[in-house]
Amino acid sequence: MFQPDLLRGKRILVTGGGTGLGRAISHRFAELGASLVLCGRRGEVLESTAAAIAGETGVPVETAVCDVRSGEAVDAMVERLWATAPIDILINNAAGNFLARTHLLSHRAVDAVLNTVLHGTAYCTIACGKRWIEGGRPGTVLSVLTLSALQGAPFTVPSAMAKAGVLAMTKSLAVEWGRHGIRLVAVAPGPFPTPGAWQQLMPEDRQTAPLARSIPLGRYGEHAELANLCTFLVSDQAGYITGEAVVIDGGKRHLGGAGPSDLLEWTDEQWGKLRS
Ligand SMILES: CCCCCCCCC/C=C/C(=O)SCCNC(=O)CCNC(=O)[C@H](O)C(C)(C)COP(=O)(O)OP(=O)(O)OC[C@H]1O[C@@H](n2cnc3c(N)ncnc32)[C@H](O)[C@@H]1OP(=O)(O)O
Ligand SMILES: NC(=O)C1=CN([C@@H]2O[C@H](COP(=O)(O)OP(=O)(O)OC[C@H]3O[C@@H](n4cnc5c(N)ncnc54)[C@H](OP(=O)(O)O)[C@@H]3O)[C@@H](O)[C@H]2O)C=CC1
Repeated sequence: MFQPDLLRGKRILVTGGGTGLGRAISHRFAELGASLVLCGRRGEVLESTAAAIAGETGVPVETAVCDVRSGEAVDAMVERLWATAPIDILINNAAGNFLARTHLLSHRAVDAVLNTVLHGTAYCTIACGKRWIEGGRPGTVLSVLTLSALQGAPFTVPSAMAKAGVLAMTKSLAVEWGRHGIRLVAVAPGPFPTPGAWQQLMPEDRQTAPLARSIPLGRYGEHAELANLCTFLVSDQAGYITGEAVVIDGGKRHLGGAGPSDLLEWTDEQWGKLRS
């Protein structure tokens, strides 16, 4: 579906690129010729993913151990990477999240999520943006949001707050940095099963509800579907798109206004009875 060399010559930094959706997106970028840097806190996870992607695609994959909650660590990582070659595209994908009743959260629990998602994203974006602007280079930032950035989400409130903040950053910097040739885009995925998200957010009790009740298309997203959307958005083919968040959720967002979702499971007989 894409030209095989669509991303050739692009050097892409993917935070949280060692696992889950970050890994799937990275793999797709590598298939299309990009060179990659995968960042995360666990070196062994990054190394194993980097070796797998490099082995399968033949492109170079570097790793950078970095906790994005530390602005100093982010600056040092980006400085080190730039010393070899500039980054062209930043993917803000690293995140932390868990299900909890908000009135019982400790300060540290709130910070664990906000510092990763909101502050970490800001640190990475500013570290790259500063170098693009000072060096007179164009650049692209894609941030991975969630649906909750648009419509909120009870029981994952720090994540919803942080992702909404990242959406505000995307819109704001699209204006402030547009004249420097820097684009900022975002994706807002619905549920895409990954071990990380399912461990944090999908305890067994939640896995019994029929999918058709919560997702109009009746299924979860496939990693390749998200990876292809991200590929288009960061490619030069999307060069006139900035400040936008694209929802990819099987229609889940629109259930909010659709009334009680049990109606989705009504039979023809039930509807007939009502009509008569
Ligand atoms: C259709 C259906 C749709 C289904 C779902 C669809 C999915 C949609 C959206 C998905 C969004 C995602 O982001 S999915 C991404 C999921 N992946 C991750 O979360 C991976 C990274 N996560 C982590 O590293 C951890 O979970 C996280 C807690 C965030 C950070 O770890 P740290 O080691 O830094 O921190 P810790 O020391 O363990 O904890 C810090 C504080 O947080 C508290 N804390 C930790 N877990 C807690 C919990 N569960 N409840 C309360 N409090 C908690 C601790 O007690 C500490 O507070 P004190 O006790 O006061 O010290
Ligand atoms: N799966 C889903 O259904 C959905 C996911 N999303 C978003 O997709 C993205 C990926 O999630 P997913 O793949 O499911 O989950 P994962 O848990 O697999 O991904 C989270 C990644 O972030 C890294 N990370 C976490 N904290 C830090 C930190 N402080 N510094 C650096 N790296 C960090 C983790 O690596 P390490 O632990 O080694 O640091 C891990 O690789 C997230 O932004 C999430 O919010 C959005 C909507 C739906």
